Amino acid sequence: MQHEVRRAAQEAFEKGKAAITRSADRAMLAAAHQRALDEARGLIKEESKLAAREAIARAVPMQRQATQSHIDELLAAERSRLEIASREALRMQSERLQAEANKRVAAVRAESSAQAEAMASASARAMLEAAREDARREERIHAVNLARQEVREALEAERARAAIERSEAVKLALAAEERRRGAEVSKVAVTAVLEQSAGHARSVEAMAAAQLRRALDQAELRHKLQQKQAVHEAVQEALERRKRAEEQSVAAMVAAALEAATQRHVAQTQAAVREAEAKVRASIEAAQREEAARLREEAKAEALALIKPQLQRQQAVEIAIREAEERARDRERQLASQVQVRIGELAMEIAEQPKAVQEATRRAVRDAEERADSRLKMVHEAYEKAAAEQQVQIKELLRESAVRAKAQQQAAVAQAIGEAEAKAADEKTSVLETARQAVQLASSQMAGQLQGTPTRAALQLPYTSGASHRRCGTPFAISERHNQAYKETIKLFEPLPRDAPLHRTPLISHVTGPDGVGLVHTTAEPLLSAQECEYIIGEAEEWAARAGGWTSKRHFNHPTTDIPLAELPLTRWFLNSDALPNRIYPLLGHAFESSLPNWRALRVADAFIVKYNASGGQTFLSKHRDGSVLSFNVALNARSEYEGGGTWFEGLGRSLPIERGHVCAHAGGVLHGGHPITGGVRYILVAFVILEGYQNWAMRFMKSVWDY
Ligand SMILES: O=C(O)CCC(=O)C(=O)O
Ligand SMILES: [Fe+2]
Repeated sequence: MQHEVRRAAQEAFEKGKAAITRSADRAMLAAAHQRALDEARGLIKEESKLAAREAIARAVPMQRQATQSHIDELLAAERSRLEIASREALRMQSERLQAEANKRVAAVRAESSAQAEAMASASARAMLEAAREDARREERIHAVNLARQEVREALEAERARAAIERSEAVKLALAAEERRRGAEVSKVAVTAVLEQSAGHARSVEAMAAAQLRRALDQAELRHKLQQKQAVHEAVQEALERRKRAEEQSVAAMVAAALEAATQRHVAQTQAAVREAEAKVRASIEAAQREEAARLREEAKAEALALIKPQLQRQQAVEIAIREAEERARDRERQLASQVQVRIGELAMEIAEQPKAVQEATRRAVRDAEERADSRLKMVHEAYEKAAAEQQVQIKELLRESAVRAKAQQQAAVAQAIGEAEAKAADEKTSVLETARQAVQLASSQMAGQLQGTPTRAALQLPYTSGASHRRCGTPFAISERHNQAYKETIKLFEPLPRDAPLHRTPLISHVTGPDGVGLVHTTAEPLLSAQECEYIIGEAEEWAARAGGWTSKRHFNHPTTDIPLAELPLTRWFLNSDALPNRIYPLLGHAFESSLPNWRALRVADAFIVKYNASGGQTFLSKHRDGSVLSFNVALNARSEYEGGGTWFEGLGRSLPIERGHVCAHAGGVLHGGHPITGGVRYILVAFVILEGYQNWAMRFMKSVWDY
């Protein structure tokens, strides 16, 4: 009997042990689960990183290209529309003005010639009438005087002759009287003589009257001729005067019409330019807004696409966990019911045993059950805790990867937008400027055409300075031998030791010159620390405060607001003792390795700190070539401290903004400029570098890069 009880107890222990072993199985299951989760977590991390990187790599160029082409299209369309509109407007304006001027000239001419004729004929008629009247009066007076004179003379003569005749007749009468006595005839003779003399006097008077008539007729004829002559002259003179007056008034009216037309045209073209400017600005801003919205949407979609597989994976893991939990609970339930069945069996067996044995057996079973339960509970708790921790970790991982992906996405989008904006700003400035110049040119040409003297407009665009270059009298004054100004400044900078080592600094090349050689480079990592940059700005500003401001007249062709390094001993010491030999010359040597015959002959010939200030001061430096073999500039303050800026390159068609401590190095002969800043202050250190002892090579190098 006792033996049986011991066996039953033994069995109960065995079952307890088996239950414990099953609990250990569960722990193994949990461990396997943990491993599966670790793997899943590793996979998620790797895959999400990879997917994020790939998505960004795919998205960024596509976005850039799309932005670029969209903006290009917009600008090209706007530019051609503007050109066509401006050409058409000018053509129509010029035709209209020409037609108007012609019409007015014709009208003025017609009007004034009609007026002139009417006035001339009226005044001629009046003059003719007056002249006729004068002449008639004078003629009459003259004729009368003449007739009077003639009559007087005739009468005098006649009187004299009559007196003579009378005295002769008296003499004759006396003689006849003497003879009367003899003859009556003598009396008759006297009477006849007297009658004869009276008849003679009458005929003389008639002759005088006829003479007077003739004289009057002749006077009338002469007068008529004179009158005709006078009228002709008066008409000629009046016409002449009228013509002169008419010409003067036509010229004055044409000049006034031209002046008004030119003013109207200038006002119209200015308004057109303003309108075009506003339109271009609005369309670019709209394009930028659209682009930014589109990029944000794409970034959101990209981030969602990135997170989606991770969410799916998380769901799969959660389902796996739930299934494993379900299986574990099934096993527990099975186990519990088996234990219950066995307990029932045992209870039935025990009921048939003596009391003490029953009690011992029950205790043993209870103990075994309790131990199994507590082990089960511990395992269960540990399992629950691990599962909860894993959930938290998975969530954290997912959140981190989503945040990282989003940040990368945002950075890529911000960069794309920044580049698009900078490009658009460049394009906008040049499109507007070109439009403005074209309109000015056209209007000045039109004014010239209207005045009959063609004008040649010599216009200066902001980025057109021809072959000029900084501080050098000739385009090839690029060595200490050619540029007198370098003779002193070069002494401030020490040459490199002949055995200086060359480090290869990571670089980004931007413009490719002859034989595929890079002509413009920027650093991939900062070359100067933020603190070094701060010291340089500090020394420059201190000097400016002492000297009463920055200098702005040191460079002849393209002056910058700057301070030469001759004035800044600490910065000079820093450059000579560390920055130049250890960082900058090796950088230049590496960047232009395939072009330079001997990089250790590089030497700074002049350097200065330049300040651009958007609120009062210089904001940009126009297009130019430096009188150097190579030039570099170091950004001394953070990009967040100004808007715009960067060095602009013709060969690139845009500016290259760089962050504080970074360097932009380029061949001195490429066409470049300081891109305008629209806000804040920009400080840079600029240096012109030559290759000592290689003057002829330097000239050839300058020529070879001239067109890039
Ligand atoms: O402002 C810049 O980035 C260019 C400066 C420059 O070209 C010069 O000072 O010669
Ligand atoms: Fe320059």
